[in-house]
Amino acid sequence: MTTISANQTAATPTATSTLDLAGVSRWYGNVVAVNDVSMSLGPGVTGLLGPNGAGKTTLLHMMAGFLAPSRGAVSLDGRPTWRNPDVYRRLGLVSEREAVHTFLTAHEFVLASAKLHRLPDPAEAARKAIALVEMEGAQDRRIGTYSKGMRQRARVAAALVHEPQVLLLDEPFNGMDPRQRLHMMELLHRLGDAGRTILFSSHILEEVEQVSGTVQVMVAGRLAASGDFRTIRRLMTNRPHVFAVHSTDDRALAVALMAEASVTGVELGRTGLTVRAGDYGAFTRVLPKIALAEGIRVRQLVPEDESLESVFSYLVEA
Ligand SMILES: Nc1ncnc2c1ncn2[C@@H]1O[C@H](COP(=O)(O)OP(=O)(O)OP(=O)(O)O)[C@@H](O)[C@H]1O
Repeated sequence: MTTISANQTAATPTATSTLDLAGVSRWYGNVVAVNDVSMSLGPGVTGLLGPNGAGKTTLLHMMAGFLAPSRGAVSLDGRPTWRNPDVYRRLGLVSEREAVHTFLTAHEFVLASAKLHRLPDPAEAARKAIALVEMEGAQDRRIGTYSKGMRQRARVAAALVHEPQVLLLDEPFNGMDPRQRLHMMELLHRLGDAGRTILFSSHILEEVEQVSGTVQVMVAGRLAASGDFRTIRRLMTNRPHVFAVHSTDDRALAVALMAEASVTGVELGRTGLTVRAGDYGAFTRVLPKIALAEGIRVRQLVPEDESLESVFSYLVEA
C-alpha cells in the first residue's frame, strides 16, 4: 500500500464526527470484497476512488451499519456502526441505486424520510433539508418529472433530513451532465465546509479531483493509496508507461531509443516496437527528435494499457 498522508483537514465545525475503520474485511462466500482496510475519516469531503468491483459499495454499507464486517471494526466516534441504532441518527447514506417513488413530490419524499426518523417536527426538518439542496422551487413537482441531477438532490435532502454529521454517497455523479455535476459538487463542498464528514465514491478520477481534498483509492478490495489528490495524481502519471511504436525502420529506432534516458526498455516485435518509458511527457517530446535525427518516420505511437484498472493496479503494486 502507498500511504502518503492522512490529510483530514476540516472547516471549523461545532460538532464533528469521525468514522474509523480498523482492519476491516468483508467476504461473500469465496469472494473477498473488502480486504483489511483501515482508514479514518474526519470533517470535509473525501473521495473513495476505485474501478468497478473494487469494493466501494461494500465498504460504504459497512460504514453505514447496513452490513457486518467479516473481520475488523467500523466505528463512528468510537462506537461500532453495526447493530447500533444510534448511528442511524447521526449518519445518512445515499445509495447507488435510484429507488425513488416517482409519483411523490420531493417535498412528500423528504417529509416521509423525516417521519421515518421520528423527528419532532418533520415538516420543519423537510423544509430545511430541501432548502439545503436548493430545491424549494421544484419541491411540489413529482419526482418523475425531474432531471437526474434534481432527483439526486432530492435523495440527498432525504438523507440529510435528520441533520446527520456524516453523509455517505455511492456514485452520486453517475449519469449526470456537467452542469448537474457542478451543482452537486458545490453542494458537497458546502456540506463539507460546514463541518460534516462527507464520503462519496466514484470510479472517475476527474470527479474526485474536482470535489475532494482527500482521496482514498481502492483496488480489488484493498486500500491502494490515500492522500491529497495532487499526490495521487502525481503517483499515477509518474508510473512507467508502455507505448506501441511503429516506424519506417523499427530496428534503427530501437537502437537509438535505448540510448535515451527516459526509455527503460525496448522490445522489437513483428508488428513494431514496445517501448517502456519512465516519463510520459519526456518520451513523447524526445521521440520525434530522435526519429528526425535518424531519418526515420514514425508511423504510429499508441500508449498501451492506459485503462483505469491498470493505473489503479500500478498503485497497488507501488
Ligand atoms: N451480495 C454479494 N454477493 C456476492 N458477491 C458480492 C456481493 N456484493 C458484492 N459482491 C462482490 O464483491 C466485490 C465488490 O463489490 P462492490 O459492489 O462492493 O464493489 P464496487 O467498487 O462498489 O463496484 P461497483 O461500482 O461495480 O458496484 C465484487 O467482486 C462483487 O461482485
